[in-house]
Amino acid sequence: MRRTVPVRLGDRSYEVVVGPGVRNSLAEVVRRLGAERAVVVSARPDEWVPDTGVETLLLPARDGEQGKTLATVEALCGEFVRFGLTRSDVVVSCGGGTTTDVVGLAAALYHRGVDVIHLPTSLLAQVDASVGGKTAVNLREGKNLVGAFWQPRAVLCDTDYLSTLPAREMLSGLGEIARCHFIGAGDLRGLPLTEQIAASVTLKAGIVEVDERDAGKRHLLNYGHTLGHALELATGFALRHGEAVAVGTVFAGRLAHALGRVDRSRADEHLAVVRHYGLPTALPAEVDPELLVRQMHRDKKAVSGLGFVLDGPEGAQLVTDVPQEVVFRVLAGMPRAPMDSLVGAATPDAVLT
Ligand SMILES: NC(=O)c1ccc[n+]([C@@H]2O[C@H](COP(=O)([O-])OP(=O)(O)OC[C@H]3O[C@@H](n4cnc5c(N)ncnc54)[C@H](O)[C@@H]3O)[C@@H](O)[C@H]2O)c1
Ligand SMILES: [Zn+2]
Repeated sequence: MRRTVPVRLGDRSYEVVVGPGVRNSLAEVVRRLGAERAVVVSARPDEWVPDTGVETLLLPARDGEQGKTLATVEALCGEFVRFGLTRSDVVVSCGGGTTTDVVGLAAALYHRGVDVIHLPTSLLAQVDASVGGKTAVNLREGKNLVGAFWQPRAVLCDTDYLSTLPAREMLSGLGEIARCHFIGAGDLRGLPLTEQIAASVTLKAGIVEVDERDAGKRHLLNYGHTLGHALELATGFALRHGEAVAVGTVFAGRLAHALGRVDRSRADEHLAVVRHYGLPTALPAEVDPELLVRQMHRDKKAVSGLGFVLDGPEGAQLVTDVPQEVVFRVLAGMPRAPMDSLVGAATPDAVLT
């Protein structure tokens, strides 16, 4: 089964192809672009890298936040020069979201922009990081502080890559899929994984098409993320991003109910969806709510007061100025569990098909 999702951005439109073995379309995509050479930056073993059909430099890479730096961008661009890569050639990334982000930024900057094709290999990169054209690297001062908008020319989400993905990384990607339930994707539970990925990408594509530069509607993608980001920081990243977003999604349902935006059953649906995916639903017992609220005040959605994307009568919306007392009350009402029992215990109902 293969699904093709268009991202419609005028002359920068492209397709995201999802399914087993789709990486083998790479040569065809490169041919259509008219590139004569390619640099493939890959964090996966060489045998996972498909043929490009043109003269190719294969550069090994490692996933991880440590390598998402301007130094890596500079090193990559140096390799591009020495290989003789021109603006009419192509760069290919093959790896997790950290690799698609850093390679995407190198492609955006090299010769003021060279075509890039992403082959995302983690579930999170397939449903989120590789689609939509945001690229970035980290500074010592914080994550994703330097970047560019640079749309890929194609994204090939080969689900065969996921066969080697560690279970926690799988869960992390499922966390991003779970939150799609509440921002317009509908109920994806029970669908084959390819369909769930394609539906999540379709949702993101639709949002990016109307708000490519993150000036409004793209906020919706941050569903569950205000608390999610705070939890990642408060646990020293012991929770993977999507796991933290999952707890943030349960919280968002409860907060929306506390603010009278949704009824009890809709709040409970948040718990049911997150639980279905085998994701954590409780706050880590070790985490201090005061610290979480402090972190959330730093979140960029907080203009004044606390900002959350919340469900409501007209669907999900950014809600600013949520009173701190309500946030504390809802946090206090959240179930709590020791960190160790939160992660790695449950098995998703939704595992690979
Ligand atoms: N640009 C965007 O719009 C956007 C959106 C969401 C996230 N991101 C970024 O994406 C990054 C997170 O992505 P991620 O979760 O993929 O992180 P990651 O790249 O660190 O990969 C997670 C882990 O999975 C491993 N891995 C990946 N694919 C594998 C495979 N097929 N087999 C075995 N192991 C594999 C990696 O080596 C790594 O250990 C963050 O840096 C985040 O900022 C960007
Ligand atoms: Zn996310």
